Amino acid sequence: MSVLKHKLKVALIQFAGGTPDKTANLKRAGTFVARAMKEQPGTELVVLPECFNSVYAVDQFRRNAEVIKDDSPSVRFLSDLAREHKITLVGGSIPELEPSTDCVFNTCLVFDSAGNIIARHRKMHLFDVDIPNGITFRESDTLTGGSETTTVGAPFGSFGVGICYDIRFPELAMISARRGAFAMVYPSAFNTITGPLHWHMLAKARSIDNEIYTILCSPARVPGSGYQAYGHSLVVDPQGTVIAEAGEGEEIVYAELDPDAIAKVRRGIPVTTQRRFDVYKDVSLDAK
Ligand SMILES: NC(=O)CCC(=O)C(=O)O
Repeated sequence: MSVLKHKLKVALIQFAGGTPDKTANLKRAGTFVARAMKEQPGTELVVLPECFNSVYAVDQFRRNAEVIKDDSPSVRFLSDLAREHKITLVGGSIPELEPSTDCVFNTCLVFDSAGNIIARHRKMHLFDVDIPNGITFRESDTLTGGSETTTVGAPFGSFGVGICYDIRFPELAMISARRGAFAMVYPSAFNTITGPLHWHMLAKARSIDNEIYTILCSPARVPGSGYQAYGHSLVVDPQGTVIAEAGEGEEIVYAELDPDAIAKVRRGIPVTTQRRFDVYKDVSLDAK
C-alpha cells in the first residue's frame, strides 16, 4: 500500500503576514486561503509560513505568544479556516506560551477538516547562527526548543512536520518517513543569506534521503523589513526535482502530489529498503 492514498492537491500560501498587526495578518491569511480554494478546487492540504501571525524577531516572540486553547485568537482563526474550507491545514507557526513553565515555543498546529487540532510541533532546533558579514540570530534568547518529532495522520496519508531550521537535521524526516510519511512539511522563513546557500539543496536532500515529497512554505519578502525572508516556497518530488516554486513576493504555490511518483522512485532506487540499520543502529551513540 502506498504511503499516499490518492493524488493530493496542495497549496502553499506565501504571503507577507509578519507585521505588528496580528488581526490584519490573520485576516490576510484567510483571504489567501480563500483565493487558493477558488483557484485550485479540490485542494486538500494548505500550508502557511513560519511565524505568519506576527513579527519574526527574537524580542517579539513573548509579546505575541498565545496559549494553545480554543479561544486564543490564532487558534480560533486557524480552526475556523480549516473547518470553513474543509481542508487539512498546516497552520504555519505561531509563538506559543506554555503557562505551566512560562516558556515560549515556536509552534506549528495542524488542523483537520473539522477544525480539530491533530498535531502540535514545537520547533526542536532553534535558529542560533552567527555568520560573519551575514546574519546573527539567536532564537534561544527568548524561545525554548521542543522535544518531540511529529508525524501527522491525515485522511490522505501521514506526513511529518518540522519548522524551518529543523530541516537541517535529517533525522526528523527519516523518522517520519520510516513511520510511513509521504512528505515532510516545513513552515519556514529562511533569509537572503542562507536561502541562496541551502534552501533548495536541503529540500532536495530530505526528499532524496527518504524518497518522499518535501514542502517548504516561506513568508513573502518585504523590502525594508527587519528580517528579509527568502521566499521561494516550493515542493520537491521524491526524486529530488522541484515541481513547483514561488518567486520572492506574495504568491500561492500549487502542486499535485502523486502516489505513483513515490512508488516509481522507490522501485528504481530502493534505498528505503536497503538501509543497514543492523550496522548504524543508533547514530546518537558517541562515535568511537
Ligand atoms: N527561521 C529559521 O529557522 C531560519 C533558518 C535558516 O535560515 C537556515 O538557514 O537554516
